Amino acid sequence: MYIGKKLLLLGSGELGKEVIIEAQRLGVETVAVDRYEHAPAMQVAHRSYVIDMLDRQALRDIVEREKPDLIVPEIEAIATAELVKLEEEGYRVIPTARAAQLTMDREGIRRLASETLGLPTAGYRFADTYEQFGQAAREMGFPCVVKPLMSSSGKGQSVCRSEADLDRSWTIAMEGGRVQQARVIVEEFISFESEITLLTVRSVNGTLFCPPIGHIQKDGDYIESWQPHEMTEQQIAEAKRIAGVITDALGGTGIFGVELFLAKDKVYFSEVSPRPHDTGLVTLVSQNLSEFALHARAILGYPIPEIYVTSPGASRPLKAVEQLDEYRIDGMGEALSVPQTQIRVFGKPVTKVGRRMAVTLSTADSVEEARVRAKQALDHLSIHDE
Ligand SMILES: Nc1ncnc2c1ncn2[C@@H]1O[C@H](COP(=O)(O)OP(=O)(O)OP(=O)(O)O)[C@@H](O)[C@H]1O
Ligand SMILES: NCC(=O)N[C@@H]1O[C@H](COP(=O)([O-])[O-])[C@@H](O)[C@H]1O
Ligand SMILES: [Mg+2]
Repeated sequence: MYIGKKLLLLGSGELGKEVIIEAQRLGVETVAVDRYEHAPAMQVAHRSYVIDMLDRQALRDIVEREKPDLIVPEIEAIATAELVKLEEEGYRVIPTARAAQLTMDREGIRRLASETLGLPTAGYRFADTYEQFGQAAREMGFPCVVKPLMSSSGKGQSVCRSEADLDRSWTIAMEGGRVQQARVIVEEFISFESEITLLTVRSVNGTLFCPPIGHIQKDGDYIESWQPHEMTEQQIAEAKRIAGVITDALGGTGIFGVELFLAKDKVYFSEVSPRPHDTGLVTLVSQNLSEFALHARAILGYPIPEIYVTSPGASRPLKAVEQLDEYRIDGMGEALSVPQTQIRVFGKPVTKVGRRMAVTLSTADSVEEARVRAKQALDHLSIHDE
């Protein structure tokens, strides 16, 4: 039997599914873990487990049973303190256990970026109680952005526009956080002109940057992305500088999604995922190696000779509007009749309001045209009760 490396994926959503496929293409044995059955990556992995990944003992049990060569976090909500211990015991965590721990918590990564590394960020305050929150919001000024310390895809996030919004923002944050904790971050609102993800890969042959991905977010979650995004030489240089500094500080190997706001004459660091980024789904059609192929190569220690855009591209996620236990996606034929367009259906077992269920991916001679195509394809798709 062929004996290759074994990869344990913690979190098995749409991003992990593509990582598993790329790892298997390079001969890797794959094990997928998530909190629910039939998660997207489980559908393509060799084996899978369902556990509460915030449960330290449950996480340790799986690791000790499987003894993986690589532990690859795919989401933020993991018992990262246990990952730190496992790393000390000799297991390899991607990119590093410390990176997983720092980015699980907005406070960890923000303090590292701003206070330790001196990177430009929005102003911020932390608050543990409603009273502290009111004070923090007044100090930041209105509007400000309120987020639970541990959440992703915009969950629990809101823009607080005035004193009258304080109650509402606090309630949203308390209900949207991942763990029972009242602490929030209150950020200065940045009126950026555009925002990007700078995919950055740390590999055996050094740090490489992908061409910038532009995106639009609604309610803290992405609704459109495209590549390449037009930037000035100066902006690109500053974006690479920031991405280089933050990824060097986090260390290890693999891909990072460095989120940046582009304002008139300033580039702000927002946050970083030490793993593939949702807005980077577009690279499935727009790059010579997708962000998932890059991640697999980098973490396995294989070289990445070059990264380039093969064609301008765009992506549009299909999000569910209601909760359904059984569903079907209509309009696939019409969507696939749009030129240079592909679809990835993730295969999540059930829908929830706002849950990302599939993505349209289009290419064209220009970013503008690719964006039109991805939108046309998305408009054909709809989710229905089965
Ligand atoms: N300080 C800010 N000023 C202006 N807009 C902001 C600010 N912070 C966040 N946003 C907007 O909200 C979006 C989501 O914010 P953020 O990335 O912090 O949330 P998230 O829950 O971590 O999302 P994800 O996990 O999907 O990256 C940003 O991409 C941006 O559009
Ligand atoms: N912004 C982070 C992100 O896009 N993460 C991706 O979404 C999945 C969770 O989806 P779900 O909430 O629908 O289960 C995660 O597993 C990951 O693939
Ligand atoms: Mg983000």
